Amino acid sequence: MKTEGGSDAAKRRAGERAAEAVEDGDVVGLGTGSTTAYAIDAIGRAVADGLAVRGIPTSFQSRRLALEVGIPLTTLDAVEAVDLAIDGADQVVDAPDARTDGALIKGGGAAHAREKIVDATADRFVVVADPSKLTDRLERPIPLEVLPDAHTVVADRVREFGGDPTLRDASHKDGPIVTDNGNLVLDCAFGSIEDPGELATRLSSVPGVVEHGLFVGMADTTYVGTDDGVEIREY
Ligand SMILES: O=C[C@H](O)[C@H](O)[C@H](O)COP(=O)(O)O
Repeated sequence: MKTEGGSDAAKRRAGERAAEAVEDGDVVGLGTGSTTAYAIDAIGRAVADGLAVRGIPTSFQSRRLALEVGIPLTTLDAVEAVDLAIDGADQVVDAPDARTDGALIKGGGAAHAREKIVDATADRFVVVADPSKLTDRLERPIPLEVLPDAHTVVADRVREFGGDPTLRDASHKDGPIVTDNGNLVLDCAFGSIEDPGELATRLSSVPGVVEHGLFVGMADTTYVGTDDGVEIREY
């Protein structure tokens, strides 16, 4: 399940603007998805021009892209710190007066478990988005990466919480998608979410949930690519 909408030009502007924040010597978390791919491309061009960085990919796909564009790679256990993480989102709360401002739903590409580890570790977490991702309240289904043996019991718990879980199917394989970590994904509709932090805590408490796609209080900045520029949100 991927987010519909959002022009490629807007995604490109957001991704390229975020890549400009990368400094010589940085360790950079490389998120997953079509918007972050523009940032990875731009970092690759900067590396070709002499920028010294090391990237930590958050998925098979971002690793593959980073290798293609020539970004030297490392791992979390080989570095002392991650300076910056650049990552996309499926929804971003854009409500400056609300305490939920900057809360995210991620995992449309089923990469949110590794993404959350890297994004949470980074000194600075920059989100790249186009205007189609902005919302007053989070309302898309929340992806839950679950251990395969636990998918029915986790689904039962999600229903107890008022959610409607759907096992995510693969598009070019019979049966469910399998994550980079060998797990399954339940997309859990909760309607319009009033308190993402409270729901995040509940979902994290369910045995069998490896990680959920609510990223609350994590983002430092969002670059929103538009048709003619980039808007910046700081949190
Ligand atoms: O699992 C995937 C990630 O969370 C992506 O960052 C998210 O789905 C946004 O991807 P895109 O930039 O392609 O809309």
